[in-house]
Amino acid sequence: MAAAAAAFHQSIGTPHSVGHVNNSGLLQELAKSSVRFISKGFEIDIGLSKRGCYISSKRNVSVIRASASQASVIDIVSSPSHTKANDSRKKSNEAALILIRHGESLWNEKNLFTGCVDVPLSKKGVEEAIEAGKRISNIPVDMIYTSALIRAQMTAMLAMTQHRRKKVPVIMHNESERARAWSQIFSEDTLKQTIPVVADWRLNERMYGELQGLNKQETADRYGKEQVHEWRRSYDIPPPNGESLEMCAQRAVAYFKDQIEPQLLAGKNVMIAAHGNSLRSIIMYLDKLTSQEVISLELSTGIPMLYISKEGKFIRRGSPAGPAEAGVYAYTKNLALYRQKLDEMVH
Ligand SMILES: O=C(O)[C@@H](CO)OP(=O)(O)O
Repeated sequence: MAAAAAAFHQSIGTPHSVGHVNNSGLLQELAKSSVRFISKGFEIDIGLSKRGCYISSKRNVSVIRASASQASVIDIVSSPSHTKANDSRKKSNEAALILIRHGESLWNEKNLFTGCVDVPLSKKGVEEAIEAGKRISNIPVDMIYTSALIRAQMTAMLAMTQHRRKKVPVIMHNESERARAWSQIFSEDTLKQTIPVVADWRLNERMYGELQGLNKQETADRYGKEQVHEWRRSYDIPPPNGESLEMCAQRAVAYFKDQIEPQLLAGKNVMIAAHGNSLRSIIMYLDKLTSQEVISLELSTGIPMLYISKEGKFIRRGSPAGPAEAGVYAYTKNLALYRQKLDEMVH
């Protein structure tokens, strides 16, 4: 059990001491196995003190990321038994990357500039998110990243209700020591059935400044179509007191490189649920688009896009059309094997 807790925190790269928590039967159990784990500069102590059970860890973030679990596509479906397929995958460290722009929000529906205003999905957006989930229901997901905004989080959660593997997405709370300690899981079996969800503001929609809440059509009538198009689609011209796409890309791509890419390189399959402009920024990086090319890139709400990450390269695989589509599973041997395992589980 202790190993599972350690592995989970290791796999999501959560930091440092998680502090003291109160005794309980489970924690007493945990304390019996009081032990120190040391792995490649990563050290975890689990034990019992006067104040209760504790788990503390010291580590170097980059070391943890480098040593993050190498669970293969096949491991995710079945027990950690070794198969030829997962061995070959470990060597290649191939991973799936799914990008989803959130479903329609209540302000998309009203044609209002939204930016960082935290608006939920519309009914249509809920349906789009469920539909997106069906399209990716046979693709492995080990980690989910979303923005800090509810429309992206709703999309990720609704999409995962459709996944055939039926793992439970759980939002990580690392905002304080207490939040981290109070949201720990102490069952190895439950951990295996869990997908960590990391929410971060750096994946937010670009901040639209003084346009937030204004109607897009009325703004075009007032300031002229060209001016509004420039605010909406130029690369480096920000709307009044807001972020340009370039400014949004600086924080979104930095987050991708720093937090998400190491997970992919370690073989983790990742889904990102985010926004039109934070995803355009990330796609610009993945597809090596120029600032001229990215301005004509438009993303539909609720349509998942699949990339394969292999040896530090990103291969765009388009959008899976549906769970029954054969093509997408032929993109890589591992995706085909993952799907085969899911089929075997059901029958
Ligand atoms: O209003 C917004 O936040 C965005 C996305 O909906 O609009 P735009 O299409 O101008 O990028």
